[in-house]
Amino acid sequence: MSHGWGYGPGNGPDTWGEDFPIANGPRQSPINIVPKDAKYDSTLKPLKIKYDPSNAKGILNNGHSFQVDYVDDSDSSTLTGGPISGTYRLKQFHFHWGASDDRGSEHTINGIKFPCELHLVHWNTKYPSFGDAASQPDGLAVVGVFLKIGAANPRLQKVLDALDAINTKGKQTTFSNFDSKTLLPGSLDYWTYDGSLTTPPLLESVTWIVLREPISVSPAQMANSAAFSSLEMEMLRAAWWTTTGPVRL
Ligand SMILES: NS(=O)(=O)c1ccc2c(c1)[C@H]1CCC[C@H]1[C@@H](c1ccc(O)cc1Cl)N2
Ligand SMILES: [Zn+2]
Repeated sequence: MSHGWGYGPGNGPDTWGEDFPIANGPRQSPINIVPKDAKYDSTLKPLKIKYDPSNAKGILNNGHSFQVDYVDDSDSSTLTGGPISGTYRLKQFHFHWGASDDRGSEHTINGIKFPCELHLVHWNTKYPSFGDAASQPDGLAVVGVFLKIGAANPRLQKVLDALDAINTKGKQTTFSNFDSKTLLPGSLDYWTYDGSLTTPPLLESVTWIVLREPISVSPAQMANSAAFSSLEMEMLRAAWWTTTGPVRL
């Protein structure tokens, strides 16, 4: 049986190094951010984010999360400025969340986890494709946005409403005309460091740009969006299955 990585007892982050030795590499993500220890760098520029809503293509349940994929065959949805040089194209965005509101984010601030973390993944157009860029030290740039529990966030609702149609692993549906810029907070102040993909293949090709200001999500939005919980069940089921064989929960 193929030992798929996941978040369960037998295939979680502590075991990833068996199949992905880079897990013990020098620039692995996520990290704990300690704001008082961060060094101000006056050479850093403001982030410049230009997204074209018509580039949104579809939404997929990949078994570990769900992702919204973008058309990336032109420079119409790009990230420039900030710590990066050149032009990076938006490839997809996805979320990380947990089974309860006290955990879920991958990065932490002063050791505190947020209930959810949004990742907007971009690739450096100096390389011919995402796949090529993903294996280069300056190949990817991921903007991380924390979600905190608070008022309902109407800008998330279109994404959450789409989850009901993709509540099992491998399901996808069209997802068009979505301006992912609306998911960003008012301030684009950020911390940045050179890191990696936070899940296998854990490639050390990511310039991380973690926004200081979180966006809000309400408990109802976290609880009611069926796929969040069923995707959580799917993840648990997938993790359980890879260690014990098929089981009906
Ligand atoms: N939490 S994160 O943003 O650090 C993160 C972690 C792992 C992966 C991704 C994003 C996404 C980014 C686009 C491809 C996809 C994937 C991947 C990476 C490289 C590949 O060569 C193939 C695939 Cl499918 N895995
Ligand atoms: Zn991610």
